[in-house]
Amino acid sequence: MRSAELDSVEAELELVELQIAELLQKQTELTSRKNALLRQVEEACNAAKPSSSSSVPSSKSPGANLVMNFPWSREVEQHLKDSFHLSKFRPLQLRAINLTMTGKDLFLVMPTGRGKSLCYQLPAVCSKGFTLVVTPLVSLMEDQIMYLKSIEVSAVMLNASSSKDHAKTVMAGITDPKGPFKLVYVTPEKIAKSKLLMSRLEKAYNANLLSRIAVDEVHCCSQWGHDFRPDYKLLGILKRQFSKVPLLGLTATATSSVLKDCEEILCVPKPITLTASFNRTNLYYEVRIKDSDNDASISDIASLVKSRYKDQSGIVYVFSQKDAESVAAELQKRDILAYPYHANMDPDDKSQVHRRWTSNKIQVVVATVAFGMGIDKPNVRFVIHHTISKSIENYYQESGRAGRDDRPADCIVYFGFADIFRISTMVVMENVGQQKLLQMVDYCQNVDRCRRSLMAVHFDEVWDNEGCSQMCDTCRHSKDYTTMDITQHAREVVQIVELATSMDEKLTPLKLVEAWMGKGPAKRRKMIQTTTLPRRQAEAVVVRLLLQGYLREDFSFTPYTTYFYMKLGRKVPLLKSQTHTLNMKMRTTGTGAAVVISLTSSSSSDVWLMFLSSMSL
Ligand SMILES: Nc1ncnc2c1ncn2[C@H]1C[C@H](O)[C@@H](COP(=O)(O)OP(=O)(O)OP(=O)(O)O)O1
Ligand SMILES: [Mg+2]
Ligand SMILES: [Zn+2]
Repeated sequence: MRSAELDSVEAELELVELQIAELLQKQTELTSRKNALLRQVEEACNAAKPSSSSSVPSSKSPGANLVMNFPWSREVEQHLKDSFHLSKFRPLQLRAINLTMTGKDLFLVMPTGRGKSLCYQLPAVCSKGFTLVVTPLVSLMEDQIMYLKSIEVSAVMLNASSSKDHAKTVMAGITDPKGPFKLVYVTPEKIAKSKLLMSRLEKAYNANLLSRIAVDEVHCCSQWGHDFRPDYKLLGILKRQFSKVPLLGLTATATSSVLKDCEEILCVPKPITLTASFNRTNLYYEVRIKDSDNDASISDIASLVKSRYKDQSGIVYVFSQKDAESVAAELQKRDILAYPYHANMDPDDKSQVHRRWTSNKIQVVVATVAFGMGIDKPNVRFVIHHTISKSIENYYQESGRAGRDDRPADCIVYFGFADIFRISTMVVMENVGQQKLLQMVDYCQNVDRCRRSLMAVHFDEVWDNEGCSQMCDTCRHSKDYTTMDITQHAREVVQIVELATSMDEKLTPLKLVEAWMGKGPAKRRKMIQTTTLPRRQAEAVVVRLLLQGYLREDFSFTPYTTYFYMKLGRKVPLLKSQTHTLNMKMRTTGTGAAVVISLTSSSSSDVWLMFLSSMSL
């Protein structure tokens, strides 16, 4: 009874999934049409405008005609050119600046490297008094202060390592009516812990010297964000004490629920939220397969660095500190100026690597994710992931360090079967860590849809194929894919897992693939159907089954390590039906290819029949 019901629910689920796929397709088509129509409307508007307004910078989205006739507009434009040496605004910058200058509370969500800082630095220069900037990291502050000094904007910082004398100068300066500083950078703990600072700010507020509050990396307020900082929780005091001062929260990664949380924590009811598109059109996204039995990825990376990226700057992200050291050493052996960077290095060595890379004395930094926040090198031409990231959000962030100068740059990820499980054991304790990892795996394996569209879902956006313009390997090589029926392969894999379960044997993913390829004990080999699929493809099938719920992961913990085993997934009963088919699109040529050599599998049909009959109800 139960089994019959389960079958029918599974079938219904399958149907729903198909409908979702169809709706997604429809959504993509409609978005395409909408964008085309919007472009036409915008062109019509531009054509109708008198020529005198042609100097007005235009925004991408229509209806967002930028207003340049505020009392501050002339000054803003002048400082953009003369102080910041920039020729024009990027999308949303001017709107954000105008809104905060009008005194509105504002949350600005903009992809990493798009220029959020300008949205408070420029208003700071054009306002009386100073802007208070809350920043989570001292290194971020140092970079900004160095930059502002270089363009002759007066800025200071206060943090735990500030000397007494320096702190005294800052405290005196913020209440000085002559306004010696345009920007005052502080860490959140200073706000939370320094009574003196709060009382000085109070004084500045009463004297109308506190013109604006900027909270950078605002997602750090929320426990649901990926980078929660406990001291950010206490920042609500700013708006409670200085209610008339406009607050500007900035972040590159925040979902609407995280923003809602930030609103409450910071005590800013109903701020205006501006969200820039996350689509980085100048980045080319590519996935390359990393073999488990013969890791040629390092040679591949080295040859890319020496040919395609000759004399160009880049980052290679790796999984662990050990990998950072070893991959850097391997690249050095191949005459590449590559240096490691990870959290366990001496701080001086770290900043030396960072500095030398920024000034192009080092070509490649081989880094763990510790090389992250605050990296603002414009001409990074490639970001290569030697190992997949733990989520699409992380991948977007990390790869997004490429091409900040708006020129073309490449983001390549090496997708290895074994890596999935290395990361899986690491994220097992994280809230939805597993789910996020599988989404990343899906990004790597799914060639049904544009890589951009797979990423867009995570930012509540839809990017159509047009938004990609063949800037991902899936779109660029769409002709190189073939659809393969993997139903029979799925049955073989499931049979092996069933057998193992019945024998109380635990199968790691690697053992599963090896068993399927006939590499296990002879006794087992006799009882299962082995495959002649090449390893790459066998692994691809197993991953697909995991992603689609025919297999699932199971963990076992010891005090020292976590083991990852394969179990049967909820969809296994579907495979009993002879009409049920499972297809998979695979690339058949090129670097990402899972080359199809043979689709037939060696079979010992008796065992297979026995297996099927044992499954029948
Ligand atoms: N209008 C512009 N034109 C050209 N370059 C610009 C413009 N605005 C900003 N930039 C440059 C300055 C910086 O070198 C780079 C990144 O700006 P920045 O403000 O640090 O990014 P961000 O704060 O959005 O990124 P992150 O999320 O990484 O902190 O962009
Ligand atoms: Mg920033
Ligand atoms: Zn694409």
